[in-house]
Amino acid sequence: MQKVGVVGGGLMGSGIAEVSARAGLDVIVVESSAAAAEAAKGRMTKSLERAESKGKIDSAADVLAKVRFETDLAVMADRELVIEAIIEDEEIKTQLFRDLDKIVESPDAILASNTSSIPIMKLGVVTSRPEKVIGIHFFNPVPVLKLVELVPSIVTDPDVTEQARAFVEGQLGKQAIDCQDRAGFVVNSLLIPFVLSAIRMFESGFASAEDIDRGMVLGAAHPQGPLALADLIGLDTTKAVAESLYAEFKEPLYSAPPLLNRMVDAGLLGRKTGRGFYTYN
Ligand SMILES: CCCCCCCC(=O)CC(=O)SCCNC(=O)CCNC(=O)[C@H](O)C(C)(C)COP(=O)(O)OP(=O)(O)OC[C@H]1O[C@@H](n2cnc3c(N)ncnc32)[C@H](O)[C@@H]1OP(=O)(O)O
Ligand SMILES: NC(=O)C1=CN([C@@H]2O[C@H](COP(=O)(O)OP(=O)(O)OC[C@H]3O[C@@H](n4cnc5c(N)ncnc54)[C@H](O)[C@@H]3O)[C@@H](O)[C@H]2O)C=CC1
Repeated sequence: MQKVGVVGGGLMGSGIAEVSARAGLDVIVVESSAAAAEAAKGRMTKSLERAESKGKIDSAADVLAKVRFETDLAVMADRELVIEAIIEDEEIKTQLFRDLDKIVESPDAILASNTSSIPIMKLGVVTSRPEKVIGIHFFNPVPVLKLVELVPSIVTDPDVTEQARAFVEGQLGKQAIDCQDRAGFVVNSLLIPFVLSAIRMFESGFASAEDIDRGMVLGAAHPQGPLALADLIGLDTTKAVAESLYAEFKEPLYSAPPLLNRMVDAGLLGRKTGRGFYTYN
């Protein structure tokens, strides 16, 4: 894989583009507006400068030079692999897959999604090439976390899964696990009930946010507590993922608590808006 496209340059898309460029690949990021493209470039620049200051890369500028930031999806025409990383909304993602199917020229190209929870078959079925569609699910922060979940749908060509594995393990240096195509895959199926339980605990007044998080950091050796983690991920994304899992399994543990819904209504989305369970500068 040499020519990679990333659609959506938010928290995850900018990270996926960064690790791809750090692996020496030619990367194009497509965002929905010029301002969003500029923000994506800013996020990647900040992250690369941090990596440079820690001696993890020689030159942030050299890596950045491998990435183009665009707003017209038509630039994806020559890509060998396109990874979709737009918001977690089934309707918006399916429209994007319809568009990518028309734009990406090579019949051998892979159309991948970084979705946290939407079944891959729902994205593949709107294209004329569902055998080329696969979930390649990265973890946040992408430059730090090693895991990638590979999620072929029931009609994905096994060769596509192996090409995706070679990309994430051979080229990006990540470690893959194989998941079946069920909402939430492996990690989020386990993480969502945990984080939602922490929100319910806080909502009921049982313990403070700080004590819930300190409990899991000091008592269970988690790198951060569940409420700080929800703030890192984004409460809008947390809610959307919970809703996909609930829609698939009708399991009460996956149902979004009212406090999470109200915080999303209020625009308290966590780190990205400056306030969630905690306040950020
Ligand atoms: C809520 C449930 C719903 C889920 C729904 C959607 C989610 C998904 O689909 C899938 C997911 O991603 S699930 C979330 C997975 N992520 C986690 O669990 C993160 C857990 N937290 C951490 O690893 C550390 O607190 C963390 C790395 C964040 C920060 O670590 P520290 O507190 O130790 O802080 P630092 O000392 O500043 O950082 C440690 C090293 O990491 C580097 N770093 C941190 N943030 C970074 C970032 N954003 N980009 C690049 N590098 C970063 C930092 O430079 C440092 O590196 P070293 O100095 O070399 O160790
Ligand atoms: N936040 C997290 O921790 C993780 C999120 N994910 C998944 O990655 C995807 C993206 O999530 P985030 O990066 O957190 O969201 P985000 O909200 O930070 O970024 C989404 C980006 O997509 C852009 N966008 C929306 N529609 C677009 C379109 N039609 N064309 C081009 N760009 C468009 C937005 O402008 C925004 O910059 C979601 O599917 C999410 O479930 C996966 C792993 C972890």
